[in-house]
Amino acid sequence: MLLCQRILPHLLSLPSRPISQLLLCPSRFPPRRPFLPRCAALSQLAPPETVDHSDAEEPEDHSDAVEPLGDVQVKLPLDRLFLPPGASVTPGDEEGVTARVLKGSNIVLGTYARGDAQVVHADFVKSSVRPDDCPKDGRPEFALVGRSNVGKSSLLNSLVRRKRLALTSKKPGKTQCINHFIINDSWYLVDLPGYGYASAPQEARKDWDEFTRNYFLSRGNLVSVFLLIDASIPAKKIDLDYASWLGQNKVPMTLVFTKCDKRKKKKNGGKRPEENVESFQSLIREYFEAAPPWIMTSSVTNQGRDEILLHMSQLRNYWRKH
Ligand SMILES: Nc1nc2c(ncn2[C@@H]2O[C@H](COP(=O)(O)OP(=O)(O)OP(=O)(O)O)[C@@H](O)[C@H]2O)c(=O)[nH]1
Ligand SMILES: [Mg+2]
Repeated sequence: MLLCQRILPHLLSLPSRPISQLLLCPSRFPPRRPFLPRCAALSQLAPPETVDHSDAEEPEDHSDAVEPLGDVQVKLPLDRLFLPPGASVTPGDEEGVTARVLKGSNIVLGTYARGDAQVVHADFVKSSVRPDDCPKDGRPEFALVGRSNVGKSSLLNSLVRRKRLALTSKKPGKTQCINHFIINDSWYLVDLPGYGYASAPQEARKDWDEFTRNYFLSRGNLVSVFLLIDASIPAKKIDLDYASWLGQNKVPMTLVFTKCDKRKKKKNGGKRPEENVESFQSLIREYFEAAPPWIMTSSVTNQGRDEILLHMSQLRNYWRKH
């Protein structure tokens, strides 16, 4: 499938000025919105977990976790929701659409989400330093990209319910190649090197940047890029630029907000993750014709894991049919 035929966003009206200039604008954080109960469709679609590996996660006890995020669903106006490909809103059914929004996201669950969402098998396939070296079997794939240390490899491990399938580190710059992982023998998750790692040698930085961007532009079976943004800190210019670059190049993108378990104390001046998420979106909103899909996650509490897998399932199944 050619890149230009890829599903998804009706993306972008091209920025009329660099997106990062928006950082200079005052914050437009809107008033808090009423909450809806969590989406019922989710539990119906998620089949039981069957992964059995030596590094499988222990069941986690989060009973002492602070204020769990994501047990509530923020009600968003229709024009801020992401309607998956193949879905539409029937006049008069706005309530029905809102009820199908995945928890902690703006993503509506459509008819292409199937019972194939959960990960049953996951294996490392290969590391490539050039797009040409990547697997050539044409299976659909999703790539995880974001600043160094944002939590790409951790998210991958969370999605596949393994502790060390992808290597993680406290030090940025751990992942340095295009790493393919095969899921359920039918699709790929791709872990990419991070951008914005200031301590990397200049040449290495240029190489990673170039080969990941070439990969986005040349990979016909790339269903969507998942751009990870750290929700525990305010928006960064480099992330806004990256989102803008993907949009301008018509590369389908989902924004994944990471580290949503990290709660800064208001009295210390820190913003809550949901406030950082909202600010980031208000900064990019006017540059997109349609709202890009976004979702809040944590690899510590596994917030957003099932929801991302459902989102991937509906994108993948639509991609396969078109
Ligand atoms: N609190 C919290 N920490 C996280 C989360 N995700 C990742 N981390 C931590 O952030 C650090 C970096 O995680 P990685 O998954 O290695 O990040 P990466 O984006 O793959 O980094 P590079 O490969 O260097 O680009 C590790 O110390 C993780 O434990 C999260 O959701 N919450
Ligand atoms: Mg990594």
